[in-house]
Amino acid sequence: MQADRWAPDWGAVEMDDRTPAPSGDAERTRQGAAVNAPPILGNVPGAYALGVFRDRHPALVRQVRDALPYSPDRLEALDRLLEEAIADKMQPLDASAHDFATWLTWGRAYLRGRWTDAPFLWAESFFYRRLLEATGYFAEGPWRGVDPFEPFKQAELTGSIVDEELASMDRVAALPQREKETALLLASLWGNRADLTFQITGELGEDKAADLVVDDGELLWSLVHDGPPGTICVVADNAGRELLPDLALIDHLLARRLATEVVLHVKPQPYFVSDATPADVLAGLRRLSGAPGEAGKAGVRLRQALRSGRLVLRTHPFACAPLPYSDMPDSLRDDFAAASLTITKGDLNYRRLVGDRVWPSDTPFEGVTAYFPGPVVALRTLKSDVLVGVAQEVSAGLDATGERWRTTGTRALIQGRA
Ligand SMILES: O=P(O)(O)OC[C@H]1O[C@](O)(CO)[C@@H](O)[C@@H]1O
Repeated sequence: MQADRWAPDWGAVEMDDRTPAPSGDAERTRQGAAVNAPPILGNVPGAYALGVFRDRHPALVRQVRDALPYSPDRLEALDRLLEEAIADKMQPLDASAHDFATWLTWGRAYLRGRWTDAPFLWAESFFYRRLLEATGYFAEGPWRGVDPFEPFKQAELTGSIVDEELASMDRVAALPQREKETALLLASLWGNRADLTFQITGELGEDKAADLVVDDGELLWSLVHDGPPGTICVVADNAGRELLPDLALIDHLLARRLATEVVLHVKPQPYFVSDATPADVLAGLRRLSGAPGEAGKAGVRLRQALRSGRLVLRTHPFACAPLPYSDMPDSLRDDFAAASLTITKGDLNYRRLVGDRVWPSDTPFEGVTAYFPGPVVALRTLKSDVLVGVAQEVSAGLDATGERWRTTGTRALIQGRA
């Protein structure tokens, strides 16, 4: 096995070394695809990404500041980050940070520049790292390991909407097999709309157009049912109201012996507000197993599956890297290569899967994911501009409606390849 390419020998890194950020792997491995689409940036007037930097990030820093009783030093650090966000001026991590050199290697060309001039994926990811720095998540002291987004996650998980959603598992359990599987898949897919980053500025669209712009649901179930059961990887996205239906789907795969094991990939640290960490999985399991009816039974089964090793939690550090999956290290690639199916959840994972680039919408999904070492299906509500595998007539038709269909979560896709 080769050494991990995304974590080179940091010792050689110098602050003034201007070698470019990684991107070459994607170019080399996407045989047959248009490999030269430019990365999505935030510095394009009217662009969705610009709004994320201009509106959402300052709003988020303010909310984090108010959500927990941070000490004066932490409040000061958060205020500095807020100023940086408002002034659109990025600063590097403090040189004492454990991953200072890693971030230099990932993007020294962007540091000390404008947030909006760096690739959207890179800059957003770095913003969340800087937020953890400001709250003292990795520093010695009382705030070490305290999830700054926990109050938001907790509020969502305890809400009465979740009670209703869990109760609906009784109805789903009574459905014939095929309908049950469709219901579980759609619940996991649309659960992706319940994303706390969207609730920050109230941008979530009305639930008026529930259309799928791509529906490879049949492909997903054929990968599950045809052939002997194998390992299924689920690359989770958000905690709370998204993770609960994901867990229900996983329970079905395990209980019906459609998978020998499920490897659930979650984030090793708080990220993009609501992204699931191991603590969030445990909170979700507590919520499930404390519920009456089918939800409670599923929770008990899943806890048992963790103990027996049929459900495995994985927290690979690459999950929080500002890079596309085409740059993934071998240690992660091996996981996906061993799986009979990988299901990726959510918008950010989609951006990382296909590359966060200005692809023409009809760029083939198979081409841009040719590097991925096994069958893969993405479940995603559309919450940012990137899109592939959709005919130009379809995307042009949707554009003509004037609806902000690419970014408001009103449309979704199930998109994959064997
Ligand atoms: O939770 P998801 O589906 O990954 O969506 C998060 C999305 O929200 C944003 O943070 C803001 O648009 C996107 O950058 C990101 O793709």
